Amino acid sequence: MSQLINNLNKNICFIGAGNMSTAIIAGLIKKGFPSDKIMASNPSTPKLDTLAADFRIKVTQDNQEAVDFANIIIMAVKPQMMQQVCSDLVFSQDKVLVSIAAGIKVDRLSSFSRHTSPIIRVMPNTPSAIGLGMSGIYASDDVNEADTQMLVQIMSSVGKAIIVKNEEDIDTVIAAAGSSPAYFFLIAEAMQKEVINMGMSPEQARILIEQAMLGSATLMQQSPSLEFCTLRANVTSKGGTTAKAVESLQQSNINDIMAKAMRSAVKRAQEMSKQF
Ligand SMILES: NC(=O)C1=CN([C@@H]2O[C@H](COP(=O)(O)OP(=O)(O)OC[C@H]3O[C@@H](n4cnc5c(N)ncnc54)[C@H](O)[C@@H]3O)[C@@H](O)[C@H]2O)C=CC1
Ligand SMILES: O=C(O)[C@@H]1CCC=N1
Repeated sequence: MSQLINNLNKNICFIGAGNMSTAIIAGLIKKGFPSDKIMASNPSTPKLDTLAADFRIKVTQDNQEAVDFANIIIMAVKPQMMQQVCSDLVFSQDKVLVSIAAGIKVDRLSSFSRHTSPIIRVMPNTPSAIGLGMSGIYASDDVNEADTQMLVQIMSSVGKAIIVKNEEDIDTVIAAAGSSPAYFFLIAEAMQKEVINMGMSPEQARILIEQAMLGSATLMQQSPSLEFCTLRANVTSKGGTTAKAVESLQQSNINDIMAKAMRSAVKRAQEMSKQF
């Protein structure tokens, strides 16, 4: 994959140099994507200075300069900014417009600018920064297969990528993978607090939780034939400690808690599609 991404021979720009752009840029550079084929634009300079210093990419405060430089334009501003930012830009049919914004559908995106390009929606997540991202990709009808596969290739170079056939599925990708690193960090925070309450240091708490999460995630990945419930059962000795902890979580309706959280994320994406 790394060889493929090196040979892509396309310029990529990021409009908006925030958290998610930085994560994808970091991941691309780590995979050997040429830094002189990436440009980021942002209204203020501090983030651009950091990106230029850390990754040697091209930077600009002029969004149109970035669009003109690139074959692939990644729109990475906040959803509420998208309309204003897009309407100021001139795109062209030979470029591919990629939006990573939550909650803004292709139809809306194409209405934001008079000069449009084929549009692909990508829903990535921040672990892309370390090559462990997860992205969902939705290509609108006017995108050709080669461009869709190019996006799969780009996002696969910073993690894993799946294509979704229905645009609504992008909201499910948000609930399951775009937003979910925050759920895991929240669980880690809660556990760290309790380890400290139990008398251990924050550093010891961190390593205990971090390594247990990493080990569990790796075990899931390396045991494709085992269902998650089997992996859980393998930890849970009859009459033992895990059984009590799991029972407590189930009594607190962990399934309902997670379902409610994920449905709240989807609901917010649906609201945003009307709001912005
Ligand atoms: N952070 C995450 O985990 C994920 C974010 N996203 C999407 O990525 C997009 C960006 O999110 P973040 O990176 O988290 O936000 P952010 O706030 O970190 O980055 C947005 C950047 O856009 C810049 N900006 C503001 N006005 C601009 C303009 N007129 N022209 C160019 N740049 C401008 C801001 O200065 C900022 O650096 C959002 O649409 C979000 O829905 C998608 C998946 C995951
Ligand atoms: O919170 C958000 O709206 C974005 C989309 C997925 C992760 N961050």
